[in-house]
Amino acid sequence: MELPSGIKMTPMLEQYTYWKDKYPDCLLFFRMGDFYEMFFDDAETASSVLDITLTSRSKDSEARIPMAGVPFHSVDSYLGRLVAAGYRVAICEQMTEPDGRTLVERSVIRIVTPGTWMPENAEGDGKIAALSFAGKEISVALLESASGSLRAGTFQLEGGVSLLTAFSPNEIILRRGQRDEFIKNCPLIAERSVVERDKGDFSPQQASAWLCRRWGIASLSAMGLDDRDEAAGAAAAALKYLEETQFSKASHITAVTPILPRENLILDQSTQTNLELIDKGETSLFWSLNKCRTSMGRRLLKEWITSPLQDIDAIERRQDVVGRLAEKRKLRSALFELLAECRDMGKALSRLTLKMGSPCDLLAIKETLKMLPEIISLIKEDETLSPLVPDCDASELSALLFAAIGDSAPRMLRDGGVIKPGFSAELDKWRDVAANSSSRLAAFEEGERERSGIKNLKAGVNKVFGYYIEVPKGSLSRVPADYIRKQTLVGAERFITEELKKFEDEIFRAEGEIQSIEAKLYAELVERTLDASASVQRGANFIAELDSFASLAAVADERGYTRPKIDMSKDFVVKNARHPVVELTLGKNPFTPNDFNFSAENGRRIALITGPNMAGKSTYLRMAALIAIMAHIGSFIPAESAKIGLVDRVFTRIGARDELARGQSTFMVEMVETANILRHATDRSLIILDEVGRGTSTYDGLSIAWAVVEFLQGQEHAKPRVLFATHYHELTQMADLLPGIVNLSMGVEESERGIVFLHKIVEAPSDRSYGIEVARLAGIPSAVLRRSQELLAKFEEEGAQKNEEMKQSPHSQLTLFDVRQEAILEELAACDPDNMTPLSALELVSRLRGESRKVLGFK
Ligand SMILES: Nc1ncnc2c1ncn2[C@@H]1O[C@H](COP(=O)(O)OP(=O)(O)OP(=O)(O)O)[C@@H](O)[C@H]1O
Repeated sequence: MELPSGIKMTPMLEQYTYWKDKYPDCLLFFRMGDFYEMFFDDAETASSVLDITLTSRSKDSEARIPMAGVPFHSVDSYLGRLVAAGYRVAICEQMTEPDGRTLVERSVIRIVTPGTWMPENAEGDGKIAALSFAGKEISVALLESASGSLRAGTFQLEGGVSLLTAFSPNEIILRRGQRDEFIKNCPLIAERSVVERDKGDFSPQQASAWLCRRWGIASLSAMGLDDRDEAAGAAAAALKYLEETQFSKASHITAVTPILPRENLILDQSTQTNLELIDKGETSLFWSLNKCRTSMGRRLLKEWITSPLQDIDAIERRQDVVGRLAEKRKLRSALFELLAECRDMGKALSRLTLKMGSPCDLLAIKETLKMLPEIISLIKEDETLSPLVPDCDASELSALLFAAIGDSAPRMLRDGGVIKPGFSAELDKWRDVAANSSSRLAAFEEGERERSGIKNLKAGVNKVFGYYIEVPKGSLSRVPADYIRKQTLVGAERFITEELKKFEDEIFRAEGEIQSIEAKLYAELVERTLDASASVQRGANFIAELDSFASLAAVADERGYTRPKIDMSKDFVVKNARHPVVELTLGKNPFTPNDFNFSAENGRRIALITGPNMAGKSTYLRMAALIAIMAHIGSFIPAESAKIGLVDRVFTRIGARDELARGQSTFMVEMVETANILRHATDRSLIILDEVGRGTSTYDGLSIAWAVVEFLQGQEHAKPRVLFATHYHELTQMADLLPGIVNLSMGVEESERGIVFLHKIVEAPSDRSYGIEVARLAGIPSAVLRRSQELLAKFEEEGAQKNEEMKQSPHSQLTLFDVRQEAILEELAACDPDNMTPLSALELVSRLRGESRKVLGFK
């Protein structure tokens, strides 16, 4: 960097600019004694983001160098705020002890970034995603440092993006040149911190070779991933980034687990936000299901919620465990007690591996390992729970840490007291020397008083001058001959003797020895812990899993949930379902349960739900989606009974809060979301549509809504289950026109004082919209209400006529024709003749010909 004019280069500034030049995109935290100092622009940035004082350093130069500093012992809270604001920070440490003569050596030892930030006691799990786009595919790697998990896979764009959004990375590693694609396809995470890496870093061949070397395997296929899969490139890019920023080997990440395209139920971006799956605050599904006692459990439960399963066996295995823990109350509460004593062992291990650990992390591992055998013995006799126990014998490490680490180990090694008394005889010896210093000094003082006869003689110690004997001016004549003058004060003189000097050397040496022995033992303990990291990691994962299971079980038991039957049918039959979140927020008022009833027997799979605002339509719709998701997590559900045919995706078109903030029109967002659903829904999808077509003029909206329902009803190979809430009463006629559609409405009771919402679903269309009654409830002046009544009568008359016309129109044929035709045109438009072999071109032409003949009805 260029120094501003007028500023003289000093050796220290030279050192500063050297490191700043190496990390120009980071704020440089330059360690100076007990502070991290920032200079120039960095100081100004830090001062405004952290609200700390901006001072200046201007000893020998007239020019002032802006400067701001933070104390090193509380650096974490400042780092957390900078990282949250999207900054990257390079930590430049002192590598040699200051001796007052030569310049202290300094070096950057790690870079703190949003995706690698893992504070000890706060939120921050170090989540990095690496991705690369290739045509209509996306390869994704998801790295969660705190749990040591690295997963990767290649997907169709939509599925990959949904997975990525669900993971919610703190930092994204992108292939250089793909930023536009990223912004276009991943709007919900587009504002996260992004780092670009060269194409070569994503090359699957090089990446696989690199990963195989580090894990000592011949091919990634040993882990289920193809060496040529672009996902291997993404996995290596993520891991390399972690190591490159932390300047250490991430040896706690021992494998890459492939994410199979059909492994998880897909929750597209808007669904994740619309349904408030894991949002902060007291309205999310996570909030309602979370009774975890550990951070590890909470982390895993969030992962389960955002990536529900697709494999019935796996779902049933989870249900078995939840069921067992739900019925065994005593065991569960004993388990909860033990879990409450566990600390975040996964994160502690990860911090130690990445050299950002502290004695507190060893303490966390020690305390958690201590609980592990008790937890295992609690469940190992139970045949349903015992298969959860992994091979994680860390008893040797546990015993070692138990013997070595004190129960109140400090955050900083240099604060001392990390190692327990009794662990090292040498350390104990020096501690004794240091500890006895005050009693020995007192004894020495007494002896000197007697020897000299000076009653008011004092022996003491001072940080700068060391040990001394202080004699008041009036007694100086009696000072023994062997006293050596050290310092003169106003009313006294200070002396030292040979004996006191020896004592002083011994004490100072003791302090030095204590520090260096503790540092050596600490380093050894860290090494031993890392040697056992595979077991520790397995133990951490086991605790996380058990905690999540116990949480789901507690919720199931306490709130009377039942075990849903998941099968390969396309049913969605739920009796007396309750909304898992609204139920909790209603307080004393009971939630009115409702049924869902789509089955092969009754042939229904599309429900049109009408009824006034506030009647409970949205709650009913969201409840269906949440129950489906819960069922696929392996959780029990708030209902009397349920039979749910496997769901591959949950689509929702509900609110548009986020997008509104980003400046898109409500109607546009509505249409984009609807288009996505129409294009991607399959036979196994569950679709929740809350008001489609509302954001435009009535007849436009009605026509779109009508056509959407027709389309969802009429597709040959995609017959999803659909819940469609609407204000368009005209749509209710569709149940008579097309099979599979049923009209439902929210019950309302009219009384003299107005309407009462019953919140009960009825199998009939709502007779009218009650909009004016709701407006009355809201306090709209009666003159306006009267006028609305008049207008309503008039509009209804005109509307009835138009409906007749609509019924007559030849709908489904035309819709299907249009859609297929469009698909053919789209495929044709997307092909790239310049890069096609003659054979594949011929194949395309022949296929498209076949398709077009089908659409046109040729034989
Ligand atoms: N089944 C139920 N039992 C008890 N209370 C309910 C039930 N369903 C909904 N409610 C209550 O009614 C309120 C309104 O419900 P909801 O938002 O679902 O209505 P809506 O018909 O979708 O309204 P709008 O069309 O204005 O969005 C909820 O906040 C909840 O407090």
